[in-house]
Amino acid sequence: MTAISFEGVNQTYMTKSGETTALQEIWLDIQEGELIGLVGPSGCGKSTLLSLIAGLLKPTNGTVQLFGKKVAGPSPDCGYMFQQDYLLPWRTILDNVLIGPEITGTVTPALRQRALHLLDELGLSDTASKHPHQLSGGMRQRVALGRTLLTEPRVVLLDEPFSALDYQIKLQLEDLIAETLKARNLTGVLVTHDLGEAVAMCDRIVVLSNRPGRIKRVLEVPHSIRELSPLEARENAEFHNLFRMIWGDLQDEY
Ligand SMILES: Nc1ncnc2c1ncn2[C@@H]1O[C@H](COP(=O)(O)OP(=O)(O)OP(=O)(O)O)[C@@H](O)[C@H]1O
Repeated sequence: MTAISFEGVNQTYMTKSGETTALQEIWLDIQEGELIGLVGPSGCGKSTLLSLIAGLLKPTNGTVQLFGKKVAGPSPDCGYMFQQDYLLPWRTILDNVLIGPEITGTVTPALRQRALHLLDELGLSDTASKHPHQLSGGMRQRVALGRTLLTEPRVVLLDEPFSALDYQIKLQLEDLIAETLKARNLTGVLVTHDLGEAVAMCDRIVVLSNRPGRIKRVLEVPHSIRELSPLEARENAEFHNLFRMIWGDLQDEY
């Protein structure tokens, strides 16, 4: 099933100082259960694409569909993870995971149970009553993942969620997130400046041109890479070929 589709999408921002066309003629179908990497030069519209999927922006032209329905605003089908974890320092880890349903007024005992189960699954079972400052950056991002998954989105939008982490932690978290999305058959869209991360984690990679962002190339990541852990993938010859191909595409854009 097609999870996300872009049909002839253009996005132009109107500001006091003039117009900026961020995206032009985007046509793209993303299948349910796929993890897609979006790479491209700074300012080419990667975050804009995520905002269009999340319904935070309405396209200037064209349509964005989520599971066959036109996106008309924010939807519970979409979860977001950012570079910053946005955990609230005065709340416990469990209460941070429960923040979404608490805002909408629906924290049930079953949801609390599910939050505890998620913390367990993410290797955080002994952190429920702790506070964010007591956790490392990687642990905090795992809490953010738990908070995102609690509301059972079908699509998870990942806006550079690893860029503030140490290299080793980053690789572990890449693995955990890719595995977690696959195990639940969730659709993921990852924005990253780290080409290695995109190749190691994703099923397909969309390379965008310089602004206004157009799709320059869509690359399929071979199964042989996807079956490896992010660390093993980085030692694989096909990984390096793909990396070089994307690198070459992007060099033309700078
Ligand atoms: N709300 C806005 N109003 C006006 N212009 C905007 C707005 N949001 C983004 N832009 C412009 O649109 C273009 C695309 O921005 P976007 O943040 O989507 O790019 P990006 O590829 O995610 O960039 P980066 O890799 O640097 O994070 C940029 O030129 C940016 O300045």
